[in-house]
Amino acid sequence: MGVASLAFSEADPLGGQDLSQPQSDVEAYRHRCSQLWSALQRHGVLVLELSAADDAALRDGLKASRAGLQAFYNANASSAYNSRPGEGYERRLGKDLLSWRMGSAGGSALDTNGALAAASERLDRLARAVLRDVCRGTALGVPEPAVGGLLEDRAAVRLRARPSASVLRAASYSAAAPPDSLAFAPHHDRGVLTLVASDEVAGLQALLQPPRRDARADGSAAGPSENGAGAGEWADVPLGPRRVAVLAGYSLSYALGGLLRPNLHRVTPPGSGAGSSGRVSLAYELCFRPAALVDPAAVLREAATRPARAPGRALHTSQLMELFSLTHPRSINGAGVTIAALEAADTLAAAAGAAACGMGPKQTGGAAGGPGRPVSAPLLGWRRGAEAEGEGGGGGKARRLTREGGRDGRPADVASAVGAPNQPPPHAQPQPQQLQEQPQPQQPLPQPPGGPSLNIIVRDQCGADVSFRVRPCAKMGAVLNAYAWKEGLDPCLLKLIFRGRRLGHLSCPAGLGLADGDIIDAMREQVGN
Ligand SMILES: O=C(O)CCC(=O)C(=O)O
Ligand SMILES: [Fe+2]
Repeated sequence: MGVASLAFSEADPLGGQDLSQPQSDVEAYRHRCSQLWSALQRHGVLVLELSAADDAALRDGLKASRAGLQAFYNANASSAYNSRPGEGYERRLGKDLLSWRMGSAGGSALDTNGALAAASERLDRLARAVLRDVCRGTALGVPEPAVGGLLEDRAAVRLRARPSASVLRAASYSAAAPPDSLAFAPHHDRGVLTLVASDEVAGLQALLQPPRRDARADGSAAGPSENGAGAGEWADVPLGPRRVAVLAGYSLSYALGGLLRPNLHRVTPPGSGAGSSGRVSLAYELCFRPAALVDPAAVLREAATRPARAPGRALHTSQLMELFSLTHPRSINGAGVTIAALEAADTLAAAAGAAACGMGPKQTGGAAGGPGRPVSAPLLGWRRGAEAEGEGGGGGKARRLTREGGRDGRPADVASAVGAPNQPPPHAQPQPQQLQEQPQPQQPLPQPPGGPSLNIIVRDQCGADVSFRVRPCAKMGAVLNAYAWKEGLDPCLLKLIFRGRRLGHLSCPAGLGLADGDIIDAMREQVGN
């Protein structure tokens, strides 16, 4: 089964004051909402078939962006990069990428005919409507405000003329790209949902995911049984007139405790055949507002489905974005992260890394540093010696890690990524907004099950080794992420091989029969943009 496509309308059948609506219509609508959720949950991607009216502004936006971007690119042709990657404008061989935010100071100069604003507006409405319907389906059963309430207030963005957290990316891919390259390397989007429109049918591809094992709140199996056909394969996401792709992003996945996996996607270059005018796409990434507190436990309180693992801790959007950058060092959406920057952010990453990697977090000794101070803990499982156990104070100081993993040459402990979320300093006077949105003190979450940990060695193609200490139930995806982070590599471009077999992200040492001291090979994927 490939990528699902569903007819979709932005209109809200429950939004009006007309209470005379037949109950059967409401039931039919809820059923459509559940279908939407199931389709999105299956692979983190689906295609919406729009009505002509819903489609119009997008097509205008695409047309105008083609012309407007060309003028902009010509004017900026002398500088390869005139902005940070993912923000502003970036040019590389065969690809021009412009990121545009509603309300940003320089935005209006770029958007002389208002086409980018109109397309943003339209895609923002659509994305919010998709989120609304996803929540309304009985299959998920999350109250709409639990997620929708974390978004920016649309009117406020306009009134305050502050750049929106959500971003529109207009990409123009030309046939100049080398034929064996990718126009966009595989990546996850950091936001809630990304909507992509293009006049070209081909280009966008999504990685199909293996089946899930979540449970209904009443204990029964969630969703129809799936056979996992196609999992691990790249599937075309057909676009073109009246179609919009919906891609699940990292923020939504986190907020829903992993019930939904973020979609890994990529873009193939446009054909270089005669008459090819390249490909232009509009991708709108709907994001939580910066000060929102994303608390998966609160979001899932009334959910009809329970994630297989304990959800992550409450994090502010900014922390969540930092975590995304830590675990996706070379995302298209942000600049690469240096090791020093990673180390400076140790408390945060340790607190949430376990959740991001799909592992239940464990509480460390809260005594380190005294009340009100953040507890220092391992970064995505990189062992930091005594600090990791809460024995020492001094959290948050940048320190280089050794090649062997731990600060003192000890192996990294991937399965014990732990810690508390950042707390405000005790003397800080909370502002009214902060009072509402600061995380509440947390109860320790249950520890993941597991036996004695074991050392495994990840060896690169030059023979250099990095050791990790892992629990038998640790996910190999977490090992891959930690290794990639340590080596400053993009995890999307790496694979782990053991005895000639590629290791799946969800596999674990126990399932693979790994023994203490086993060596796993890290190889690079042959992709690039
Ligand atoms: O151009 C496309 O089809 C997708 C672009 C994309 O993935 C993004 O901007 O995040
Ligand atoms: Fe993307």
